[in-house]
Amino acid sequence: MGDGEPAISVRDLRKAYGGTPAVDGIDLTVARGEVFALLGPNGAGKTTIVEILEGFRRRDAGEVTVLGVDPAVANGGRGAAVGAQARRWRQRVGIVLQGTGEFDDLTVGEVVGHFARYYPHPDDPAQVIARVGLTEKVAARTHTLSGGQKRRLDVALGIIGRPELLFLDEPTTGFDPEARREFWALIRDLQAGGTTIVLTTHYLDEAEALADRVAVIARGRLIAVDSPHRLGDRDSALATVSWRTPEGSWERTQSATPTAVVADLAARFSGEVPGLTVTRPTLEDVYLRMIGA
Ligand SMILES: Nc1ncnc2c1ncn2[C@@H]1O[C@H](COP(=O)(O)OP(=O)(O)OP(=O)(O)O)[C@@H](O)[C@H]1O
Repeated sequence: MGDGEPAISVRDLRKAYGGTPAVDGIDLTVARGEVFALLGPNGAGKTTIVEILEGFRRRDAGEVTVLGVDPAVANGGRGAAVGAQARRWRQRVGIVLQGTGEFDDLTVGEVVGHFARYYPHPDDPAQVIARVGLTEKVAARTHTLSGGQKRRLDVALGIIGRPELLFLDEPTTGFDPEARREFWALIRDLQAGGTTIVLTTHYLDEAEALADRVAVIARGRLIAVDSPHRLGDRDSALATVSWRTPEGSWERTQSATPTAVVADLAARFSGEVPGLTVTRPTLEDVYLRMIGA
């Protein structure tokens, strides 16, 4: 595929369950090398969209291209040629589903080594295990892992084939704060290596830390797509400046020109302004406003 071709292209995607629309006419484009986050409340349609892109669910209508291939054709076709094409396509796509992580009596090292054999150019299993922070658990049986360690194993299995495109469905659920930061570093690392990443998450700070763009989905429709900084005109929203008065109480004011407010305060206090903060609406604030919470 050409460099200019997007990793994912979706036009008027529709899917209903028993007559009730779950995905109700979605258009999306994900550029190559982009980290793209899907946000939305429970039941919004995110998993349905992602599973259609992964070729696990059939759509009712719309056009979908993933790495230049229609996932429905790649998975649904018959014959040796289609089978080989589907296999090649699948090998270019990495998937981390919500919670698998248990493989009977196999060890972490065995499972990752086993999955590596499915791919033509896998990464080194020991290195992948190290990247997800499981080196100490390489000989542990997977059923003995903690919840967060199982998620790390899921991530290892998603990246062992060195995918061009990686789908991550709520990847850090159950991670402790340190593990989340390590995971974020891993995602940035993969992006720097050219991997396109589609992420669903309920953690707005995670979307903000990782995503080039976020899409907000509600009731099967796309409400907004933008960078986390610009979503909902966040960057031009009023800023709140707060500070402590000499009497010890807190003052706050909202302003479109917070720099002028701070300059004025600095002059008034002739130096350091006690407890000074300048904030704009968080991604969570604009997200909650958008979905009407
Ligand atoms: N197999 C199915 N059969 C019937 N209805 C389904 C099926 N899968 C999903 N739905 C319905 O479709 C809607 C969208 O579900 P989906 O799982 O795509 O949402 P989601 O945004 O991923 O939610 P969550 O954040 O909870 O994972 C929901 O109302 C859900 O109940």
